[in-house]
Amino acid sequence: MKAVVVPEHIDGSVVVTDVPVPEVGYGQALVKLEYSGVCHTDLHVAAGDFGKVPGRILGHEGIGIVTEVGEGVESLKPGDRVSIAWFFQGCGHCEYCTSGRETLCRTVKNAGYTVDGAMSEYALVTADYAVKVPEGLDAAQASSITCAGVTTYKATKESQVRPGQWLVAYGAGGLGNLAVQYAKKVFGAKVIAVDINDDKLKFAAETGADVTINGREVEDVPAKIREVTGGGAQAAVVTAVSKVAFNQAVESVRAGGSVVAVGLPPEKMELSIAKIVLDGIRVLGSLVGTRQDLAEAFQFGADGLVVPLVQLRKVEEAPQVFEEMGAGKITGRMVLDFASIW
Ligand SMILES: NC(=O)c1ccc[n+]([C@@H]2O[C@H](COP(=O)([O-])OP(=O)(O)OC[C@H]3O[C@@H](n4cnc5c(N)ncnc54)[C@H](O)[C@@H]3O)[C@@H](O)[C@H]2O)c1
Ligand SMILES: CCCCCCO
Ligand SMILES: [Zn+2]
Ligand SMILES: [Zn+2]
Repeated sequence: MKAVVVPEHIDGSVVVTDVPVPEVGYGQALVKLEYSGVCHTDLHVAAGDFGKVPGRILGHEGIGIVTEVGEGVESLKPGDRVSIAWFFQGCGHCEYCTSGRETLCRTVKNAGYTVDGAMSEYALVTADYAVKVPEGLDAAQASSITCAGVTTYKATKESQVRPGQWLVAYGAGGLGNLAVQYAKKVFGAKVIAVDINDDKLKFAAETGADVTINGREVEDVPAKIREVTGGGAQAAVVTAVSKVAFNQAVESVRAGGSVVAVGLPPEKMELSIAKIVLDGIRVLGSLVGTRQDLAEAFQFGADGLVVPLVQLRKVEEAPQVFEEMGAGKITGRMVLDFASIW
């Protein structure tokens, strides 16, 4: 079967190659992929940013149809449409798995990183952890929600922004464009989108941003945000792959505000301790979403509240798509079209 794989020589590139179809084991199901989105995390994995995984099949925004279930499977049957997500499996019994924070499980399995992922014609899932796609949700759009959507939905929830308050989305890329939509259409916030690419800001304005700011054109972004919001935003969600955005976010929120870190630039944040203490700023990290978060994020898509912008690309174009994303040339989400191989 065709798959997008991290080559033996780790340099950020990927290869499309033939690999064996995996065998179903106990508690597993075999999924025939329809669509698999390209997340910037896939670029990080291919570059070895989190550790080298040569030979790994990438992808954690997979959507496909169950073709076979293994022994012990009760939650899935052939014909079900399911997702293959970063949160692939938890242990089910640790302090995190038993308190609604399963993505933090210390023995977690992650699709496209610690286990083979969804950029392949067939992939395995752990049946109890595969979230089904609801009726009425377009499969290609569900792909983008499987990571970009659930992550920004969860981060906006964690920000504790309330209807009518201001939320700044730093980064309007694959994740950021959905952060804008969840903040505006699900949480009722007023939304400022900050990016360094006008095409992405244009899309953000078309999908809910009340204000857009190009970080390359405005000298003092936090000052501009404090002016627009009358003292600072109540929340910021940072998906930008740039430490500059994280530092700006802390200076952009008002006293009592929150900054939710999502993006994964390799650098460290430079934070004013005085600002955080004297203004009581909450700075927190947020990692994807639980199975319940994903089910909720899917439903907002099925209800037509949040509409991911996806562009289908041929599987063999994967190396080019990775290069385009690395160069910041992608607006919305590129989704590899495995259904076209069927
Ligand atoms: N925490 C999580 O659970 C989680 C989940 C998914 C992705 N991520 C991470 O989030 C990041 C974004 O992923 P993506 O798929 O949206 O990537 P993307 O490349 O589609 O978007 C990144 C955006 O950041 C923008 N940007 C760069 N510098 C900026 C700056 N100084 N100010 C404002 N915007 C700036 C780029 O123009 C681009 O639009 C990646 O690091 C990815 O690994 C984290
Ligand atoms: C360690 C990387 C976390 C990324 C989540 C899915 O994109
Ligand atoms: Zn991702
Ligand atoms: Zn656990």
